[in-house]
Amino acid sequence: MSDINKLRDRIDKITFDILKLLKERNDTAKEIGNLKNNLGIGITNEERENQLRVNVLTLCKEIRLDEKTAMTMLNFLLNESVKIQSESKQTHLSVFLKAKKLEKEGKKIIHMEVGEPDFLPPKIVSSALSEVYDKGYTKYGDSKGMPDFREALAKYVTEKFGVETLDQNILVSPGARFSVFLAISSLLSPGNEIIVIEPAWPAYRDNALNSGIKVRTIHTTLENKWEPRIEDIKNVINENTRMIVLNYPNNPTGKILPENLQDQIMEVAMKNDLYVLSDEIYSAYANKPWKSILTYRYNKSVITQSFSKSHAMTGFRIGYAVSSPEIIEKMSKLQALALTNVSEPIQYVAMKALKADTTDNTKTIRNRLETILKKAKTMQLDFVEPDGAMYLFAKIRQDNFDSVDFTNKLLDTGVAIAPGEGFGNYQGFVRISACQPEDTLNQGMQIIEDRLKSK
Ligand SMILES: O=C(O)C(=O)C[C@]1(C(=O)O)C=C[C@@H](O)C=C1
Repeated sequence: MSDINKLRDRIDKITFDILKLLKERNDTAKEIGNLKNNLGIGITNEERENQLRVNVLTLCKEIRLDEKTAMTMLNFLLNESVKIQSESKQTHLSVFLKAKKLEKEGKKIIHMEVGEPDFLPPKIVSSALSEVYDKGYTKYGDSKGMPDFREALAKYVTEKFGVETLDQNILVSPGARFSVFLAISSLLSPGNEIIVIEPAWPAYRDNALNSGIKVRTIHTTLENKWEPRIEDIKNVINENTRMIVLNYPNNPTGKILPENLQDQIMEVAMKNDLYVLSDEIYSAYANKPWKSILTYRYNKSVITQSFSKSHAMTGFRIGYAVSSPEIIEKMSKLQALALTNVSEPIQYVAMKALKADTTDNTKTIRNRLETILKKAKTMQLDFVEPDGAMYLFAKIRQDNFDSVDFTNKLLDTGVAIAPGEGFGNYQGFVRISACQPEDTLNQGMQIIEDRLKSK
């Protein structure tokens, strides 16, 4: 056999051995995942991952392997494990889907699991819907959004947030969720790292996992008022770090960061040339002074916004991103690839909805949040009062409380709430949404209390 053929045999064997080992590693991760599930332990274990990183770097020195290659490979392996271990994870969405199924079977459910306001979109939406046909909003369009709508949004953003914004800074997307997907998938590459401050809406992590991007989790605690430590953020940054996600007012905690802490985080992000993805869809529900990331005028920031919460237009699937023209260009290329353009009739309707006064929505949600807070104070719950958004994220004062088990049993008694584990390592927590009329919320809270007492 010639030398090249011998070497080719060898390289094939090495490839097969690596794949066999990968299978064995993934199977082991699955077993660990099952145990974690039984023990009520969270999926990602940053300490274990850090220890592994240190050991891998030592090995790199010993065997003289390039450290960057090794770290990219390690991130890939860790992502595989996290994906495998997340397969059966329960989130607010899985509870919502189960609740919908029960409703179809004729059961009555109080929805306190999703952030879906029960009130109607602004009245103007109804007339706008009836106009689209005659006005001819029936064709393909620009993947960045309709020119008129982008202009209207630029004006709206300029007025609302006090930061001059042009149409070239706007990308219209089907919901803020799609803008989050576009930002993560078009700006980052496999092997890059993204910082997510938990508890967090699961989509940031899941989008990163889907694109082969490693999530570095900053765990925050109730005891520390859900404030990330700046040192923790600095410590996870390395040459692979590309983006940090911010979401204030926060889902699920309702937290708004103190201004100086937000300033410090932005300073670290800018110094390290990171993209800042700031999901600001709860800005209409800020009950304390709040500062948009737009005000930093940082050209690597992407702000996502939506009509779902502010205008009660969840089912319309319409939102937008605000960023530099270069980033908008990149995101729109992926959007064009995925869906050509956002439905023009819906864009037209949302453009009209921009004129509506939504202050009543803000007041309604604030009152509802207060209703559940009032009741929560009399129950076995620990929490920091939310500064905004539409949720209460509370710890149940019971040893070894399993939020998944509890939320499943609660659903059987007709109340849907979200388990804490959907938002990170928060098995002892639940998220209760304040989107129903006050009577319904009180009824739901009473059932939760009864259920907790009967445990
Ligand atoms: O040690 C664990 O808890 C594992 O699940 C294994 C593993 C890994 O793949 O090495 C997976 C995910 C954790 O974040 C840390 C490590």
